[in-house]
Amino acid sequence: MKNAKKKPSIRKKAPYTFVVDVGNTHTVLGIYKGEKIEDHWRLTTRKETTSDEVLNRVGGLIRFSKIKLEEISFVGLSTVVPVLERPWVKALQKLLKKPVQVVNSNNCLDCPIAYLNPASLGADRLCNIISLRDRGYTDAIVIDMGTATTFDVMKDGGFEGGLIIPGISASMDVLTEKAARLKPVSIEWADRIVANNTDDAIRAGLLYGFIAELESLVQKIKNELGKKNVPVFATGGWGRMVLGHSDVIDTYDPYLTVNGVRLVAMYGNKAVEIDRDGDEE
Ligand SMILES: Nc1ncnc2c1ncn2[C@@H]1O[C@H](COP(=O)(O)OP(=O)(O)OP(=O)(O)O)[C@@H](O)[C@H]1O
Ligand SMILES: CC(C)(CO)[C@@H](O)C(=O)NCCC(=O)O
Ligand SMILES: [K+]
Repeated sequence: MKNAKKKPSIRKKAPYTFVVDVGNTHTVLGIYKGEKIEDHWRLTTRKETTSDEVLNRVGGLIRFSKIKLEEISFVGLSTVVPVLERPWVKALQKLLKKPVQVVNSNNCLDCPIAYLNPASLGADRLCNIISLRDRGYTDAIVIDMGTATTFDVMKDGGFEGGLIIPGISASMDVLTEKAARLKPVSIEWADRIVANNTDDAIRAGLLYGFIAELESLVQKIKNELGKKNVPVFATGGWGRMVLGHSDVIDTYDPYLTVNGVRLVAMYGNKAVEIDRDGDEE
């Protein structure tokens, strides 16, 4: 009961953090108050853009939030599109007037990375593991379903390795581009595995095929780790869709990646500063 009185004042003082997760298809923006996400937006990732264009898009969105720019204390960025790092850092600096913490293998809250070349690991995958480290996990599997589907494996508190497979819509794109008689269809669950029409055959193949692959890979990962009880997390937009269709997923957390960006924004120590008068990209 003692705590119940204390909590509101702590919450009131919780700092605001602005986070950006640039994916190959979508860019997610979020504002956290302390550890709680208060607002979030999804933009289409534009691979050719300038810092002024980024500033314009983000500035327009934030105006709809009740949070004032001056209230934001920390700023974090994760990008898996290297050319977009500079325009985003520049725009965020200009807008929020704060140094920007960019997630990478040198700014990851000392998360161990077992990759042969740690710098080649995607920042989004690193964020997923950073999030779970903060929650006290040492061993876990994350399945992140976006443009690509990644299996991010955590072992002894660090990023151990994993797999990358084409994302659900990327698989559909390739199939329908290569086969003259196959046209893209909406991605939804077919009623049965043995489909009696082309559209459902594509749907069944894509989604039941994905579940079969997912379940088999999770089992093989657990075997390779030599551990039976490894918690399995799912994130990414497609995660919600597969959630009810496989019991190997223990937890779906759509904010796993952005929460990792928040942690680096708040506790990272290698802010990137770009000269404001530098060349326009
Ligand atoms: N909240 C949601 N509810 C339902 N479907 C969603 C939701 N968010 C995303 N999706 C769907 O899931 C897809 C994948 O989303 P996600 O943001 O994880 O990956 P992406 O944007 O395709 O890839 P990347 O993160 O690599 O840019 C989206 O393209 C969208 O069709
Ligand atoms: C695999 C993606 C595209 C998923 O967003 C991204 O994490 C990435 O570009 N990674 C770099 C390669 C790697 O993680 O091994
Ligand atoms: K993503």
